[in-house]
Amino acid sequence: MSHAPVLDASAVGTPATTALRMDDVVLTYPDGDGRITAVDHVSCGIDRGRSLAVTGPSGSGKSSLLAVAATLTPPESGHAWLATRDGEVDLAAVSARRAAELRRTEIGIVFQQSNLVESLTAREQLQAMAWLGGRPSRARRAQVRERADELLDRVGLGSLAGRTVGALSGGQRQRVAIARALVNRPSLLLADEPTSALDSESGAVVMDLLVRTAQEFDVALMLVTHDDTVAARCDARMHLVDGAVRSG
Ligand SMILES: Nc1ncnc2c1ncn2[C@@H]1O[C@H](COP(=O)(O)OP(=O)(O)OP(=O)(O)O)[C@@H](O)[C@H]1O
Repeated sequence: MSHAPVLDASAVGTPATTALRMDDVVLTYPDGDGRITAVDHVSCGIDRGRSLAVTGPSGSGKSSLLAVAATLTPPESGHAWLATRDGEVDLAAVSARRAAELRRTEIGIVFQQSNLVESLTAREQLQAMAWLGGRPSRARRAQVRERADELLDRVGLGSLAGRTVGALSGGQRQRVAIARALVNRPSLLLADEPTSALDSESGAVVMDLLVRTAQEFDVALMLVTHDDTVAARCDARMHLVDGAVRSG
């Protein structure tokens, strides 16, 4: 089976284009009287427009690493640098409030389940995400609607923008979730097993879309997956075992 190259920390991109850079990240959780190491001295980087697959067996630390990148959990030691509109930010040192702001403005996240609001239309899901920072002006609302329709068009759902989520298939929902993740023009797109709830055909469509979208929108993609075929579609691959990087 062909594999994308295992990521070599020395192969990280230049500072000008690197969206996310992790240096020696460690994350542990309480475990009885001791602690369990979920992420064990991991270093990696992803350039804008490129994709990194994070693979490994169950419990190897993939979701924990993604949680650090998503600003949901600060690393216990090490650093995770995110390139933002205001320069590089160390995710190990941001406040909870700044982390929430980064998740809204700089990071798009696609989960296993699409986590959409059933009663909203596809377009409204995107508009709601764009309005999270406060109700925008009338001119801004028009721009948001245009951006929402453009994105839905790009993910192949242009004709379904006005349909409620309850009437969309699983694959269509994940495509809405990808469009929603991009609406605020993030530099980093994170996806945790985004095709695990889909049949193989819909999953392949969603995967192609994710990798292609990262290139077209110049967004760095970190993708957690169990699936070797999915990982092989990414530009690089990092395999975790017991929280540490191992050759694939
Ligand atoms: N909130 C938590 N509290 C304590 N231990 C946790 C917590 N979350 C994860 N762990 C442990 O950390 C380790 C890494 O878990 P993680 O969910 O990151 O692995 P994973 O590779 O994403 O697994 P899977 O493929 O099954 O989703 C596991 O041993 C897990 O049991």
